[in-house]
Amino acid sequence: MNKYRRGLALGALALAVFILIGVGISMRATPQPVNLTQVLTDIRDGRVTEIHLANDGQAAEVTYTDESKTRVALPAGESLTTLLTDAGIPVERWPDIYPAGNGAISADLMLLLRILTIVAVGVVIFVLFRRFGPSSIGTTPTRRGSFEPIRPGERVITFDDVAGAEEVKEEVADIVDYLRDPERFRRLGARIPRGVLLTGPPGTGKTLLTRALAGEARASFFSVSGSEFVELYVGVGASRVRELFRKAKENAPAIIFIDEIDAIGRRRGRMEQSSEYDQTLNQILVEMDGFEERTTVVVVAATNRVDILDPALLRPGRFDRKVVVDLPDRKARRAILEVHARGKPLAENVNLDELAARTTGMTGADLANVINEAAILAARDRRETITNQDLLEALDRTLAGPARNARRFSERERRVVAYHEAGHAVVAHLLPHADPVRKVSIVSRGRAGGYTMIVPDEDRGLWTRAQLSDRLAALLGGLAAEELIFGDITTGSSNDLEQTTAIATSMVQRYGMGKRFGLLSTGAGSDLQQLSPQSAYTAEQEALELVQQAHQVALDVLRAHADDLERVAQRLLEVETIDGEELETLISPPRQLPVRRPVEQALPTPLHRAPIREGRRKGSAHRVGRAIGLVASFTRDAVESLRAAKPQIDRT
Ligand SMILES: Nc1ncnc2c1ncn2[C@@H]1O[C@H](COP(=O)(O)OP(=O)(O)OP(=O)(O)O)[C@@H](O)[C@H]1O
Ligand SMILES: [Zn+2]
Repeated sequence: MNKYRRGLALGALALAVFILIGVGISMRATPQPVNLTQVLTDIRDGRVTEIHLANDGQAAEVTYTDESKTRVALPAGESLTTLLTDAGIPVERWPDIYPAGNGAISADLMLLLRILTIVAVGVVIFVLFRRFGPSSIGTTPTRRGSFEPIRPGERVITFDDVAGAEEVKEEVADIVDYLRDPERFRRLGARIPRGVLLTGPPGTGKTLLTRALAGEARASFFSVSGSEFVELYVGVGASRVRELFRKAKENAPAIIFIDEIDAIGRRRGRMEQSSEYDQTLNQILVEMDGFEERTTVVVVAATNRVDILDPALLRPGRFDRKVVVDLPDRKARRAILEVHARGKPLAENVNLDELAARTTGMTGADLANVINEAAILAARDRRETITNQDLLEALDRTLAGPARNARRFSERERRVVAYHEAGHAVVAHLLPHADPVRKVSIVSRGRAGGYTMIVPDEDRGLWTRAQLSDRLAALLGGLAAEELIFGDITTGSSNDLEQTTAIATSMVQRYGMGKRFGLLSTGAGSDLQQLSPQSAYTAEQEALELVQQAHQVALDVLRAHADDLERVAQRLLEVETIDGEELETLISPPRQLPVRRPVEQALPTPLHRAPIREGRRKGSAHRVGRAIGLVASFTRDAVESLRAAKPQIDRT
């Protein structure tokens, strides 16, 4: 394989040289004689004493009777003798003219040369493209797709270079330990993840983090991008994957980084997908499955579309460790700004705190860009330091830039999102059967405006009616808070409503938790597929009642705890992310709620209840939630839909 490649490279080089010569010759042949006619006339009129053909055969040197000399280029492909003969000049009289065909190049030869040149250029472009083009990884290190490990002397990136991602670093710390000292883990029979899946919006530092992981573990780093495989010929993807893994094993300990794995790791068997992706993906899975106990190679893959990944990738022994790399909150942004300001001369008046506060929703890449733009501005004005004004102007530019994907929150939108999320958090925190809140954030994660992370204490297979009711109320806490604080609701609750509808419908139609619908079960897997119009109406009414009751509960809780709602929302506006522990200190103990929940009083027979399986619930947030091991509720599209002219809520 290598020899073959080297041969190709040599061939390409030879062709390139050949082309240069070819181009050179044809270029020299083309200049049109300005005064050839004049010279020929001069020769015929006897004003010329000597004619020499230049060595390359492309020009004639003429000496006049007054001993002055001139040089005249000949038309391409024409020989001097022919020219002279055509002009009626006896060639024999000029012995210094080389016979035609010896120095000059014939027209036929020129044509051949041209064709060869064109062919050669084509071949070289093709070869170069295959070697260095986007869909290729060569043995020569290229910036992105390189199979070369980091060389000694190159600056090693460590966790110090990754700012504000403490949780993420913690989650991969054991991998660092393992790669450094695998024996320790082996002695205890510990199985370390082979594959880590990093998910998160673009520019949040997934690549950087993996490089740092390799740096910390003193492991070789190999990187490849899923999109590189997309244009390959059948079979090439798989063989490149084999080569990649072989090299990594040779250089173990090693980290293989597969960026944009969604490009090859989509759910298989779709129409639009060629089998090449399948083969590439299969090969990756085969390689990972084939890791031996002693292999110290860890594969890290990155994607921002975990929802479209082939489930086969996520199976145990493959990418079974999932790490979410989120947008940075204010504190993290401050830290990232500091990392990128390192070694840059900042003026006294620079206020990174302020800059961090103004950059909600920006990624690490955006922030790095802001600092860089500011440095450029300062350099352009020939100043020695970067001032605060530079930074603010750079911020405006970055925000206006077309490449930006992070969205800019208006102050009002931030407030809406803050109260909305605080509403979820307060209700979930206070209701006795709701699961504990682990984290509340107004930093958008992917498409969401903010999120409240609610994680069950134990993995739950069974849910009681009380738990589901409280969950409904917690889901409606966001919308209820908007009503109470702003007197109106936004489209930011659409996903919450999707989830509440799914839960309420299941409660009635599958879990026997409705009064009038009773203990019948409908839908997939049930004999009762088709509902009579009356039953359908009843089911819908009952689901609606459950939702309305939950809505009332949410409103009641928030009214009784308006001060807590306020405190949490204000804190969110300030720091953007609050963890469960801090939430505990912000919310006072549950007060007596004015309303008892009617749902609980109306329990039917509590004896036999169908098992409730968490895995059955629908909704994309749930799929994501399940995939990353938590139940998260998203304020999906909050801002986008706020801006959209046509609101989409029509259910409540
Ligand atoms: N946490 C961070 N600390 C410091 N710099 C960061 C951080 N996150 C991102 N950056 C900066 O942004 C740049 C781009 O990040 P990186 O390419 O790692 O993001 P990514 O998540 O891999 O994006 P993509 O999905 O587009 O590949 C980094 O090189 C770094 O300069
Ligand atoms: Zn919400």
